[in-house]
Amino acid sequence: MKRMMSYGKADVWVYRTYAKPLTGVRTIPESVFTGRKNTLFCMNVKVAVEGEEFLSSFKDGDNTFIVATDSMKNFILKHAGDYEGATQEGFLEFVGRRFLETYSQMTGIKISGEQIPFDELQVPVNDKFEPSPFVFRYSLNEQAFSSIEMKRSKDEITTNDQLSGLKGLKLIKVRGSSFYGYVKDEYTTLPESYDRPLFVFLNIEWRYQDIENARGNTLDGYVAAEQVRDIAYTVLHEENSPSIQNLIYRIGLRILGRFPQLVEVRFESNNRTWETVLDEIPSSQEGKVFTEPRPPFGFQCFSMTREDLQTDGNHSND
Ligand SMILES: O=c1[nH]c(=O)c2[nH]c(=O)[nH]c2[nH]1
Repeated sequence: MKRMMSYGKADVWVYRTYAKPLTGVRTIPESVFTGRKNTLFCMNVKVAVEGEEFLSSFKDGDNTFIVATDSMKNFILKHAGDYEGATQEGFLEFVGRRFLETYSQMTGIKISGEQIPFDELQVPVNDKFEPSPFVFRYSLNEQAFSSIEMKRSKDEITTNDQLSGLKGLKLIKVRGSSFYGYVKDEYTTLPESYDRPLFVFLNIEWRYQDIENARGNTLDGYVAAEQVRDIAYTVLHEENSPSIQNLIYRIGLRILGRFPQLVEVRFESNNRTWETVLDEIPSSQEGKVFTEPRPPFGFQCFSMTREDLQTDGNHSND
């Protein structure tokens, strides 16, 4: 059995200002997104390094080959200043490669990041409202995610895996969702629902055919997390969902349809559908009162490839 051995640093908070703007993003019908100014380019980075030379530090307490994780943190921050690109994916690859080039005892590296979102704020300028170029609001909403695994054999550095994603998208649809027709037996207490308020948490990940597109350097190959987010809520808006299972399948079809440069889309969803407290309220024809659902929460995991797009007969992609 191969030994597990790595070490590294998590929660390296990188706040870079005035990175290169992301431009040239191909627009899609579901989204107004055209690019990022990158006035703030911020992320929480995690790095783990591998290499047989580290065995002596575990076994013998010999730190000869150990790069202190504190130095790794400094290395990442210094390279945030050197990075000349416009995407988190590109930055992580850049800094991962630099680690392997700098320290020969490192033969493999896993590096991942979650972008820290800051929202633009509209301020009055000459009788109009425009986004302030200087003031932003820290956002608790979903975060763009990226991870990369690289290896060095002799002098060649190769990328083994790269994933991009979106974490913690939380969407509520107040009507137009149902859940019925499931197994009824002596364990069933859940009533069937023909119009439930669907509150769903989503993590979505995607894999490119060609990593060059993930870097954001090609003219229109980059898939922005903002566009994937916009597809997710557009599908939720447009289509009635019979279950979260079917909802994520439909979102996946739309994502694969819009982005031929992707080979795979993966989902993790969490059901947070509100608990109904009052089905009718006197002052309103439609209003109800709900409260937070009680744990435990259901989840779904599903991955899709381009084959799903070809075998689906009735997807509503235009
Ligand atoms: O969309 C849903 N899928 C399920 O599998 C499930 N199970 C459940 O109790 N509620 C729901 N909702």
